Amino acid sequence: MSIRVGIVGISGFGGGEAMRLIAGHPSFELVYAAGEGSAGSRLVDRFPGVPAKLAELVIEKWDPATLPKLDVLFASLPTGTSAEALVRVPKDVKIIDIGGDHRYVEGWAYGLADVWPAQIEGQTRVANPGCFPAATLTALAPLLANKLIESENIIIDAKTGISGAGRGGADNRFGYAESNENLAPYGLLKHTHMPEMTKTIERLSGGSAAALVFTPHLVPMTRGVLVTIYCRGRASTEQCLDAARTFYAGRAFVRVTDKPPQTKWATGSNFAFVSYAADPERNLVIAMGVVDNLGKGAAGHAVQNANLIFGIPETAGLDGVPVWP
Ligand SMILES: NC(=O)C1=CN([C@@H]2O[C@H](COP(=O)(O)OP(=O)(O)OC[C@H]3O[C@@H](n4cnc5c(N)ncnc54)[C@H](OP(=O)(O)O)[C@@H]3O)[C@@H](O)[C@H]2O)C=CC1
Ligand SMILES: CC(=O)N[C@@H](CCC(=O)OP(=O)(O)O)C(=O)O
Repeated sequence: MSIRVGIVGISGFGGGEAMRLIAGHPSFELVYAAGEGSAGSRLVDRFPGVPAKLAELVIEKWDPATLPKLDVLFASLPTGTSAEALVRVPKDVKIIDIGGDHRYVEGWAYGLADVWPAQIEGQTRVANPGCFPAATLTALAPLLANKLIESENIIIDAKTGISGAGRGGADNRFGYAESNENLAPYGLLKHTHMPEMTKTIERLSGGSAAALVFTPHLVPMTRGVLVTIYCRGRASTEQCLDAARTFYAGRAFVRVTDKPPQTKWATGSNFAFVSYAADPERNLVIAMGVVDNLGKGAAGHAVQNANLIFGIPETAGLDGVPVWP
């Protein structure tokens, strides 16, 4: 089966990673690439290592009115810029929105693929989770589903690589001189990922997550997200690990580890690594989650969601071993 695929935002970090994964996918054929400033260039001009079969594909100016025949479109546009245009994509073209415009929006499934794959199968509009929610919710889901922690009083301390901010435009503030040897918290109290995390924690637990605290930090590495999540609960470490092993039994992309996970374990892959440390005496559960922000945090998760939509093996195009070191 050949599934005709398009990517808008292909010159960006998320779109470029989607291109890399789709180029190696056994059932996907990339037939359309679009953007804004990059329009007119060939893929080989932007990505010198692109496979020969894709080298001459020319990036078109993004316009939903001029799409060729497509089965699925991956949209990797800056959050805030895709909602209006994606409405104009024909209904028979399935869409995975890697950006943040359609999370918990009516008519769109929230694509938390490892946690609720059955809710994504057969959908036509899927909103990919943000990179921090992908790591956080994957780590918390087994604890919430088994009532091992309270949904209230969850504190998420997160670290992200610089590529999480995208290549950016003219006002890019993430250059080498500003980011190297630097650590910076940002988005305090009101980060854009708060609503989707709050809603999903409430959906998984049935309780309130109104008091959620989330503080991301920018660290000088290229890829990777680590979340360290402090929760209230009387479970032991073994109970948490067992709950996660059972919850993710048979699932391809979540690895439950005894050791605290590290960002490098996930680089270049669609894996999420989760682990736990808990002290029932102190009513304390620490959950940890690691993803590659461009893998499970964006393009890997998007391809997994597309596989679920089309009913092909969930691991198709995603079975590469992470890059190490
Ligand atoms: N980076 C990450 O780790 C993650 C990113 N995301 C989300 O994915 C989306 C893309 O992010 P990212 O790849 O990092 O961003 P980049 O800044 O790297 O890329 C943005 C892309 O959008 C294109 N673009 C911008 N404006 C327009 C426009 N008006 N019309 C058509 N194309 C346009 C750019 O094309 P051109 O160069 O041609 O102008 C570029 O290809 C965002 O919503 C982001 O929040 C989600 C999870 C993780
Ligand atoms: C370092 C950095 O800036 N990271 C981004 C997360 C990228 C992401 O997941 O973005 P969307 O939710 O917009 O898709 C941020 O904190 O907003």
